[in-house]
Amino acid sequence: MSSHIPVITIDGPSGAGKGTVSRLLADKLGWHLLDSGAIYRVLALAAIHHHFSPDDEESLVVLAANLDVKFVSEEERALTHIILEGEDVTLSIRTEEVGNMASKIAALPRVREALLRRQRAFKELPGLIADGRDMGTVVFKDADAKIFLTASAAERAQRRAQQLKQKGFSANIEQLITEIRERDDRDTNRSVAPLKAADDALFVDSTELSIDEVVDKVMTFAHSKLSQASQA
Ligand SMILES: Nc1ncnc2c1ncn2[C@@H]1O[C@H](COP(=O)(O)OP(=O)(O)OP(=O)(O)O)[C@@H](O)[C@H]1O
Ligand SMILES: Nc1ccn([C@@H]2O[C@H](COP(=O)(O)O)[C@@H](O)[C@H]2O)c(=O)n1
Repeated sequence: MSSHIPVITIDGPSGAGKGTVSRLLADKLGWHLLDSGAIYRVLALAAIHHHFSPDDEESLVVLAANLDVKFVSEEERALTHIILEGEDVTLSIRTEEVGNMASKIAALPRVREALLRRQRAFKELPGLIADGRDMGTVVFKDADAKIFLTASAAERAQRRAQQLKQKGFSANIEQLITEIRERDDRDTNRSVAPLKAADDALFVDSTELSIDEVVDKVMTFAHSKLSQASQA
């Protein structure tokens, strides 16, 4: 008999807090975590290393299918190291350059197709928290609880600026807002797996909410969905 593996999906635009909230939920529940954006970012970094154009779908599909990437958990610091072709790229995939390249190649249908199996392989007992753009609409359509987490572009830019400052980088708010809007536009208007809320998702606008308030809302919703599923 195969056991049901519960899945909670958190989709939303860049900087909405998906990664932060997903990690806190995964820690609370003791579940696995899929940061699907990291997979697109690793592919983007590999494409940059290989000097591929973001339009070269043929080469990118081959690269995606053979991507030599490992996710290695470091329990003590609640950190997942991302290793591409033997090199630790945990920090280098987080630049705006890599994020923008990721968003361009993520619009290619055959590239997305080539990454599907790799993402679904994260679904393991005791459960999975999956964060991205199409977790609840495409990759885990039958997830037990789906959340769409968003915030205003201005608030997301402020959060990014804060993050950059903490890392010792300077940040220009106007430029960050422009980049966030461009990425939202590309992610929302692409023909395949566009960024949108699943019909059965809980919509959470975190513009005026603290991280703890978002986690509480998501946890309450997920518990009620999981208990409904167990009674069905
Ligand atoms: N509700 C919140 N209030 C204030 N700051 C927040 C909130 N949620 C997240 N943050 C902060 O905003 C920043 C961006 O959050 P996070 O990286 O989790 O976003 P994300 O949606 O995963 O973005 P991306 O899709 O680009 O990876 C982090 O520094 C995080 O601490
Ligand atoms: N399920 C997903 C996840 C990500 N993308 C694309 O990757 C870009 C980077 O993602 P981050 O979450 O790390 O910012 C993002 O802008 C998307 O274009 C995706 O398409 N599907």
